[in-house]
Amino acid sequence: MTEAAIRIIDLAKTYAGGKQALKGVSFDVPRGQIFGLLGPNGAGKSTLINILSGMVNKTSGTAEIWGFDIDRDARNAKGSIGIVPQEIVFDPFFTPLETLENQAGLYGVPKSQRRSMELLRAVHLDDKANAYARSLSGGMKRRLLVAKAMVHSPPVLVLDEPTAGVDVELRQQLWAYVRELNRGGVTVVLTTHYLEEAEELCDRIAIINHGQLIANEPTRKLVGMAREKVVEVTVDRDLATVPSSPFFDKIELKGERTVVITYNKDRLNAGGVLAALQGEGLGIVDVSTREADLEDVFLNLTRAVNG
Ligand SMILES: Nc1ncnc2c1ncn2[C@@H]1O[C@H](COP(=O)(O)OP(=O)(O)OP(=O)(O)O)[C@@H](O)[C@H]1O
Repeated sequence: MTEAAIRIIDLAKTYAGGKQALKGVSFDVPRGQIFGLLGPNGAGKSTLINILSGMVNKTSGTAEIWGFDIDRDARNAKGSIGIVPQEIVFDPFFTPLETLENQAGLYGVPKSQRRSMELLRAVHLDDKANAYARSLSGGMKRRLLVAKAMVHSPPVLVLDEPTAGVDVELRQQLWAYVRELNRGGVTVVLTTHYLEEAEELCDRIAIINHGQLIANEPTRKLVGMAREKVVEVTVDRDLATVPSSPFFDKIELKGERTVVITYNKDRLNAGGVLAALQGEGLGIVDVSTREADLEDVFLNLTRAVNG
């Protein structure tokens, strides 16, 4: 048995139409962590999650959940994971309590070991236990989905874009519950395309882009990569050579009078950049700045990967 909660080796998926959604992805989700799987829309996150849940067949590669191979030991693999899907799906005519009881039945959880009311309390839905699911608000439905994913007490919980369309207050409640589960020993994987969300919650972040893993780092390290800022400065004369400063991470010429400077905002600010240019005798004509965002981190990483 491996020590990873999830181990993925060379996982690939090509859909029937020829779309290569995953191009050989390998990584471990360490046990006990909150692990973020990040990537822009269409990166392949849902494909990966759906392979783990058994909803999509992989083309090649292997995946293990809690040491159980998803092919050779599908039953145990499935029993080790709870998945909160992106889409809200349940029968609107069942009450939340019935929804959880049905799910527990599907997983073969004996009646004596069921804890439907406890789960409803945990997601603050105990007062709705006997209401029709269709009468719940969007946020309540999402919380019910989390409870539903936990009926068989899996050691791994996966949340696929859990906060899409969820208001701030609910998001905080959801995160509080996720943290509580994690403290209780549950390994959590969440997919999101918000870096801040992953930053707030995750111990470790993997990024996939176009079906490839481009980063897998402790959160602190990855966020450090987003400490870069970019400033574009137009100066008052043609530049024969690129001005330099030991404080710039990078400087590129863009046209004859414009330079694009990348710097780390922990070490420098825009004023410092301008002062350095002025120190070279250049007059400043125009300036624009922008924060580095996940996109820049992607760019930096893909650049690093490409050499
Ligand atoms: N059933 C399918 N048939 C064909 N192509 C698909 C199918 N499902 C997904 N794709 C394609 O595979 C690629 C990866 O999609 P996937 O849904 O895994 O990405 P994602 O990272 O989860 O994006 P999102 O955040 O939008 O859900 C996309 O180009 C998508 O169009």
